[in-house]
Amino acid sequence: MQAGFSLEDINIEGFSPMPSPAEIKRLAPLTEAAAETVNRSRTDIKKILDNIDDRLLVITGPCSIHDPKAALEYAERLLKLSEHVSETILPVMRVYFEKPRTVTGWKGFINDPHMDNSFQMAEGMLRARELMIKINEMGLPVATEALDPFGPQYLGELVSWYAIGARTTESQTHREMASGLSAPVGFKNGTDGQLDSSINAVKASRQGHFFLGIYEDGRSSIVRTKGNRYSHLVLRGGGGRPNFDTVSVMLAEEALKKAGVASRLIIDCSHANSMKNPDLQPFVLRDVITQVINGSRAICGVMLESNLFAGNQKIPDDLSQLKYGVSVTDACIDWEATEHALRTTHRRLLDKKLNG
Ligand SMILES: O=C[C@H](O)[C@H](O)COP(=O)(O)O
Ligand SMILES: C=C(OP(=O)(O)O)C(=O)O
Repeated sequence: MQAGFSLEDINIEGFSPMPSPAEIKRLAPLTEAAAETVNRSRTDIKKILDNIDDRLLVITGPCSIHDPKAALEYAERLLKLSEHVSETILPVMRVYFEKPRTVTGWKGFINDPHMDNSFQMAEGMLRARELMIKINEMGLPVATEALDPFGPQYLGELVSWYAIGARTTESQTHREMASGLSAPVGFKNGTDGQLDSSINAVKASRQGHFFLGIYEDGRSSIVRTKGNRYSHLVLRGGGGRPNFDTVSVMLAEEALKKAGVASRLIIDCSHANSMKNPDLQPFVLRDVITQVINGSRAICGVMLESNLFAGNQKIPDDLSQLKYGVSVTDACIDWEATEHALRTTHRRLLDKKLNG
């Protein structure tokens, strides 16, 4: 029927084609060296979650990636450090390309790689993939937040650990997506600090689901998942208070047990656990490691927001004014503070291992 008015796409400005996952993968194919890192690291992370490997999983890196050059410099430093701490720590780099915003703001490198509202997403996805390949080729595993449900079809084979963020942990779409991810996935507790939504998310994502998604060739498809046995909880604080302390961790452990998904958990030292003050992250880390040394069986990993240089900056109109190696989203600790915190953590864990 031809009506004189339209009932659809009323609020749509336009559509532009996006290369399919297969097309992007052809332009940036997985290499053997990168695949080996992902395969090895996923196995290691699963062993840590299963409590077979007693190392601490440390997910550290910038709040968001906006400059691949700075990201590679960070990766080189982390890799070098990892050689010194590998007996007690498994370092995984935060390579976050998608940012969930509280209201609005830059949504990350895939969405707008030039940070100028030109939204060159095909380029963003390709360059994101190229960067993840390079970091994996160096031998360093990567962690990222799965925000757009199409993302894993493009990048999934390069990721060793996934987060579902505090703002999406309650979303059915994200729980379904997590149930099909090929890597372990940590659900952050909600921004209100409550655990219910994230524990429900862990439960839901361990089941198989049927939902709509895209296939390799970009066609929409019905996706059937098996469930992700390695979904777990990440405590990040919220509702105006941290939740990394011993009592909060014990309560979380108890709640997981009650929900029938007893598993180990990760503590995010940033976000509401440090009340967004990056200088507090090393103190959070120190307290968390004390819990591990004192016998906490629940904690198996930590997360840090860290960059080459401390703090953060607003994205300037004149991009030539951007400061190198400084976050354009949440404020981070600098490399020196990161290295000091991780070397100290290593010494403490090693001392416990050797001397009991
Ligand atoms: O980790 C990143 C931020 O905390 C998250 O993306 C929310 O950011 P916003 O509150 O600045 O939008
Ligand atoms: C957005 C993030 O965290 P959260 O979901 O905990 O706010 C993040 O780690 O980048």
